[in-house]
Amino acid sequence: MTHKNIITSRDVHIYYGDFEAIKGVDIDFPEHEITALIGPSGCGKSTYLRTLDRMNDLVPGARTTGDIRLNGEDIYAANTDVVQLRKRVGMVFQQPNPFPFSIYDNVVYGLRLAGIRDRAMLDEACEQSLKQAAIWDEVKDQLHDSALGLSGGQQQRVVMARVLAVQPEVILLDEPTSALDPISSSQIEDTLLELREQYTIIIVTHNMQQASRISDRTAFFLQGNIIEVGPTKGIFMDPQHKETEDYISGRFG
Ligand SMILES: Nc1ncnc2c1ncn2[C@@H]1O[C@H](COP(=O)(O)OP(=O)(O)OP(=O)(O)O)[C@@H](O)[C@H]1O
Repeated sequence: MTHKNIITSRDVHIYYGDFEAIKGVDIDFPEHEITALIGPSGCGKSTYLRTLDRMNDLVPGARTTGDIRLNGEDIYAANTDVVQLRKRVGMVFQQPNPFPFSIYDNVVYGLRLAGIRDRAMLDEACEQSLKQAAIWDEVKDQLHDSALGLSGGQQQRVVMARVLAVQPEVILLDEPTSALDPISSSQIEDTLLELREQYTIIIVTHNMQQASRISDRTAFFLQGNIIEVGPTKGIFMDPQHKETEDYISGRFG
């Protein structure tokens, strides 16, 4: 089944001062699919990912040109509400970054920021989000303990619950398992596969097996350009460019 594109990007260039880190990228992201962004260190994957929720706005000297649309709306338009955008497009980073609060307060953080005070609503959202992030059973009896007391893998799933609680449309993940052990990584991968039913997921990963296990589509970045993008099976089994083949077969990177 072909899904409609939820994010489109055309001729995107991203600069840090005079340095052009992304050099004219065109890529679309279909709804309810997992897209993996792969490529060697420094090729611009994280830089590109961070334009999709305008996190690069926070980097001094960073500048983006081109056209990026979320459900047809230009996210760089002058009247874009960036706080609202970051609710619609949530981000999970490499290092689990729970706030130094209880598990409960972490998960409902975005809802409280949005002014929701109704305890029953917050309780329900907390339970539902932790269930979606596949960690409810592990933490349901310690919701009021500090999230910092959890393992790295559990913290990462609490962070995912925090992102899910505000009901985003798209979830961006920047190497979300690279700081985790193999079991925790595989739990996160299983969770992402479940979440794909409801969300669109874009994940930066250095792990080729991870990209091939979980993604529907893969984009190969090299030196600020996309060399190849398409169904993951095709990219891994029958790459059309020598650079892609060299990278996925471990010849560089
Ligand atoms: N804040 C910044 N200021 C200046 N240059 C930056 C900044 N962040 C990234 N860069 C440069 O932009 C280029 C792309 O970096 P980016 O982190 O996006 O690559 P990446 O593919 O995600 O790398 P990695 O896989 O190592 O995380 C690199 O040359 C990097 O040095």
